[in-house]
Amino acid sequence: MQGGIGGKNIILRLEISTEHIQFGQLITLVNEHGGDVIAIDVIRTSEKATVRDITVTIADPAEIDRMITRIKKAQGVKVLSISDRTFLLHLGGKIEMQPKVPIQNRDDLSRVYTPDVARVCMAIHEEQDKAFRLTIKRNTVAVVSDGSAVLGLGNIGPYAAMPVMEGKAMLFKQLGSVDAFPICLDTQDTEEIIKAIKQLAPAFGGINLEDISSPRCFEIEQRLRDELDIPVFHDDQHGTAVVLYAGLINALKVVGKALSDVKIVVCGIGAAGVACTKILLSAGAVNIIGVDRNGALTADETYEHPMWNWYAQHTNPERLSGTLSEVLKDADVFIGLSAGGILQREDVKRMKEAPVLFTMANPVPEINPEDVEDIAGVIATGRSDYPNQINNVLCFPGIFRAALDCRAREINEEMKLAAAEAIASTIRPDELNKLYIIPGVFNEGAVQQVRKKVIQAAIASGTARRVPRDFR
Ligand SMILES: NC(=O)C1=CN([C@@H]2O[C@H](COP(=O)(O)OP(=O)(O)OC[C@H]3O[C@@H](n4cnc5c(N)ncnc54)[C@H](O)[C@@H]3O)[C@@H](O)[C@H]2O)C=CC1
Ligand SMILES: CC(=O)C(=O)O
Ligand SMILES: [Mg+2]
Repeated sequence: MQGGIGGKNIILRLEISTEHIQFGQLITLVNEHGGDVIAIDVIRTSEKATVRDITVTIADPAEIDRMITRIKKAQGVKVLSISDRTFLLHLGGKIEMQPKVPIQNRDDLSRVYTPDVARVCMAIHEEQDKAFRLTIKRNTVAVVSDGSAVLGLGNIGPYAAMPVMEGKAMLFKQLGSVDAFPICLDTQDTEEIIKAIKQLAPAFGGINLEDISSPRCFEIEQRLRDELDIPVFHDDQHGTAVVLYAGLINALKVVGKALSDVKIVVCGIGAAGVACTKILLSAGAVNIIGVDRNGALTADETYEHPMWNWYAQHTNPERLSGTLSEVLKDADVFIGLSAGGILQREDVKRMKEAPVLFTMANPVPEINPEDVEDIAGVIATGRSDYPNQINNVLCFPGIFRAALDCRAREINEEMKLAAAEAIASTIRPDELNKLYIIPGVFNEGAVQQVRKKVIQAAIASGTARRVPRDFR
């Protein structure tokens, strides 16, 4: 994957010789490639040439390179720079640190810093729990990645992972008022990652693990959960699982089926596939069959991957074997967390009537929704350009808001189920339909509802160390 021009909006800085070409000719050229000029800024002008920034929006990104090639060849035009709006938005990073109070005089200085700060330090030294009251720990989460499984891009390393982690930090703040720090570690060694996160933990009230590949993600998360007293949550596992379950609650209502009765095929038994299966089992699903590259996982086989042995023993009650296509026969639900384009229309036709298809591979879903919309009961994808987007951003701001507010020791199963039910319940029965099973990302009610239900679950399950004022 190249870091070149990939967006739909680009800004071209052009030096245009007034003698050789008219501006209208350039606009025509842009239009010929399906582009529209949406802004023109004059940067400088002289008798012979004008330098302008031309913002172009283009429907088919594949046309961008062809258009630029023609502009470069046009007589009297020099392309000085090409940028896209996405890259411009990333210049210098997307977040910054802001003090809460200004330091205006010596008195302020001595209170925020030495000598007075020493009294605060000693108060925490005497009672460590005071770190939650007297430092940023109370409202701060570390978003930690090793860059090993970034979105669907694979192992692109810690530097390239940073834009995603910065984006997550923005979403934490905007949607959940949680201060989040992006941290990308320059190691992919399990023990080193665990050690580094434990060493960072004093500053944070929670750890959001992000884009760490399976199977290492399972051990890293479990060890940190055991060894730290703050919530540790692998978002790609549990955030995805919470939102998937929320979507499935509503999808099954649309098709009039019960979770305990349906046959569910999960394709892609990695980080997300395992976590989605676990939440569905906790919620009462009985007949789940996992499929990976070599077909269905069954207790009749032994696997190298310890998680797959666990998986095979806790799913597939009829011990089905065979390919995805074979085990899909008479299935009610398909959950894809694998790779783009691997599901065929013929496979969907073998499923029961009104099949529910959650084709969540990013950026290309397991099947193109247009190919099966006439035969599917409900379709959801991971993308924002189709209805029913299943994305963990619907979960992590609210679930961490809740965990911080009640100072939860962990984010447990009860809290995850409560989050899923809260997300599902933000869609009223009269709103629910096959194209609207899950709230949109900017639905403010969803975050508040998640916070409320997750705090209740944390208190009821005994993991809350504080009852927030609005719950007293
Ligand atoms: N919509 C969302 O919010 C999310 C979507 N995803 C998507 O789910 C997919 C998996 O993500 P992770 O679980 O993090 O990755 P992972 O690498 O841990 O797991 C992927 C699994 O899919 C299997 N797989 C690959 N090709 C397959 C095929 N042709 N047939 C059957 N199995 C196949 C792999 O062997 C692996 O076990 C990615 O495309 C990712 O973008 C992941 C997390 C959240
Ligand atoms: C959504 C997300 O966290 C991912 O694709 O990795
Ligand atoms: Mg992720």
